[in-house]
Amino acid sequence: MNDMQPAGVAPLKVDIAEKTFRSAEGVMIDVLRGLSFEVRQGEFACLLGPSGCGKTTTLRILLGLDRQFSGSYQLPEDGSNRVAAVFQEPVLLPWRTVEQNVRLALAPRLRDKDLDWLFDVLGLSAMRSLYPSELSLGLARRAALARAFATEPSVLFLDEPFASLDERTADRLRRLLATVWEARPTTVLMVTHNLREALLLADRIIVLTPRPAQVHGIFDVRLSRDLRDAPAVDDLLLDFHQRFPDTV
Ligand SMILES: Nc1ncnc2c1ncn2[C@@H]1O[C@H](COP(=O)(O)OP(=O)(O)OP(=O)(O)O)[C@@H](O)[C@H]1O
Repeated sequence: MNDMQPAGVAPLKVDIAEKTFRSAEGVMIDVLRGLSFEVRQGEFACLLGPSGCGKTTTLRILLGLDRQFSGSYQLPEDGSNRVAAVFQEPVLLPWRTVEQNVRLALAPRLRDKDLDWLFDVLGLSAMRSLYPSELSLGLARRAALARAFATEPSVLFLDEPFASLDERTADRLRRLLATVWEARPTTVLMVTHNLREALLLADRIIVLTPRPAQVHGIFDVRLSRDLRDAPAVDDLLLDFHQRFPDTV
């Protein structure tokens, strides 16, 4: 059964009863079972869990890319009903400039929108007329973030957007994401297996069990984002490990 409800109320509601895959050998793999959680409107949530537990599968279901599951979900609704996603691969059109890539994501009536602020905050002002082949991976990820925020989505899904970047670049990008999100808060669900990253960015962390994934527990990060420097994140890590001693 695939019972997707139209969007109607504010929070993102997920209630996936079961998701299985058939392996190449024909064996059924239980990936998600009884996965239920909510993300309040305007909240930044991280989905944290061990490798292979089903995080990307969950995002693919919520994005409507995989309809073979049982259960339901409801996307947040703020009138716009726009969904944006940023994946590990920035997926930019190679024959379009950075600016064209961003504007093409906008509804036709918004194509001439002023994007100076967004490019500026993400440090892309000087790169607007460059083509994707001229960008480093870090810059391409920034362009993908600009494209996602330009659409002013009611929900933004992020799938490990800082994976395979060097730590300095990843950290810079995390802070840019926090800045742009705080200026234009939207409901975010970000998949990561990087606990520090989750503690730096999230309002709450949804901790998943190993496969078949369900919610192991919720960790609320009760510290203002601008106070989350390295020592504060170390303290949060200690708190987290006290609550979830088995999670690395
Ligand atoms: N199309 C598919 N066919 C068969 N098995 C799949 C398919 N897609 C994913 N899987 C399996 O489902 C499980 C969950 O995969 P998923 O990519 O959702 O995990 P993940 O938590 O995002 O992992 P990671 O943190 O390593 O990215 C894995 O065992 C994976 O091998």
